[in-house]
Amino acid sequence: MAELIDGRLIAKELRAAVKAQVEVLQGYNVVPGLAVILVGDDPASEIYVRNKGRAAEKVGVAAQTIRYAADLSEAEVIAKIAELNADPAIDAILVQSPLPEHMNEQHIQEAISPEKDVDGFHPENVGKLFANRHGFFPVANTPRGVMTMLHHEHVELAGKNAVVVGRSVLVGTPMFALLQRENATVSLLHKYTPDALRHQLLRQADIIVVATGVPELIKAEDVQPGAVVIDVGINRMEDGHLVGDVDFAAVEPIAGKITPVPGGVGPMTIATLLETTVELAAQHHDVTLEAGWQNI
Ligand SMILES: Nc1nc2c(c(=O)[nH]1)N[C@@H](CN(C=O)c1ccc(C(=O)N[C@@H](CCC(=O)O)C(=O)O)cc1)CN2
Ligand SMILES: [Mg+2]
Repeated sequence: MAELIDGRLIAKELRAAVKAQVEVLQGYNVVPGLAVILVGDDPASEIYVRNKGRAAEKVGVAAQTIRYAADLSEAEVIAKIAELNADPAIDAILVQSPLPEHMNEQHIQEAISPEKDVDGFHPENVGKLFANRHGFFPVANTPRGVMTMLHHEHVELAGKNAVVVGRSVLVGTPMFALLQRENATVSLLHKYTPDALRHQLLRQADIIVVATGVPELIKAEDVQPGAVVIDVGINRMEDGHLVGDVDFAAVEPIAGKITPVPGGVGPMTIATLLETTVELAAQHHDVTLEAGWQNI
C-alpha cells in the first residue's frame, strides 16, 4: 500500500511559513498586494478565486478580486492589467483561467508585467525557466507546488526516471523543466504519444506526474511497484464527485507514494500562489527572505 501524500497538510504548513514571511515584510512596512481578475461565471473558477482571496487575507496578503461579465472585451481586460501594472500597491497579478472563448489567453499573459506575473505564464518567465536561470522569478504555481510536495516527502530526483503526462502551459510544460532542473531524466508525454509507448515509458518511471484532464487514464499496469504518483487532474463526474487522472483504487496498492484527489495537489496551488506573491513583494522592496518551502 502506498504512503498517502497529504496536500492539505503540506499546504497548511506552507501557508504558515508564508505568514511568517509576511510578518518579516511587515517589519519593512511592506504589505504584499495581490490582484485576481475573474472574467465570466464559471462555477469552479468562482470557487478558486474566492478561496484565493480568503487564503490571502489569512496570511496577511492584501487581495483584491476584480470580477467582469463574460462579454467584456479583451482590450478592457488589458487596460485593467495596465492599470494594475502601474499600481505600486500591487505586487502580483493573475487572470483566472479558463477565459471566455473570444479572448486570447496569450495576449492576456503577455499584458501582465513579468515582474508581477504571479502565475509565471509570461514568456519572459517561461524563458528563464527553460534557460535554467538562477535566482528568483515566478514559476507556475501548480508544478511549483508539486516540487514542494516532492521535497517535503524527500523524494529523490537526481538520476531518477520521471514521466510527465500532459504538456499544458499551466502544468506539464513547466513541470518538465522543474524536474530536469533537479537532474531527473524526464519524458513529456501528450495526446499524440501512442498508447503502447505511453504504457512502456510509464512502466519504467520512478516518478509519474499526470495532468491531462482524462479521468483515471493511469491504470495499475502503467505503474511499477514503488513509483511516486502525483495526480494533478481534477475531474468532476456527473454525480458531482471528483476523480483524478489516476485510477486511485487500482494504483494505490502498487505505488510507493501517491497523492489523492481531492486533497492532493489542488490545495498546494493556492498555498504556492501566496508564496510567490510574497516573494514578488520582497523582490519589489529589495528584502531578502528565506524560502518559504525550505521552512516546512
Ligand atoms: N490563472 C490561473 N488559472 C488557473 C490555475 C492557476 O494556477 N492560475 N489553476 C487551476 C485552478 N486553480 C487555481 O486557480 C485551483 C484548482 C484546484 C484547487 C483545489 O484546491 N482543488 C481541490 C478540490 C476543489 C474542488 O472541489 O473543486 C482539491 O484538489 O483538493 C485550487 C486551485 C485552473 N486555473
Ligand atoms: Mg505593498
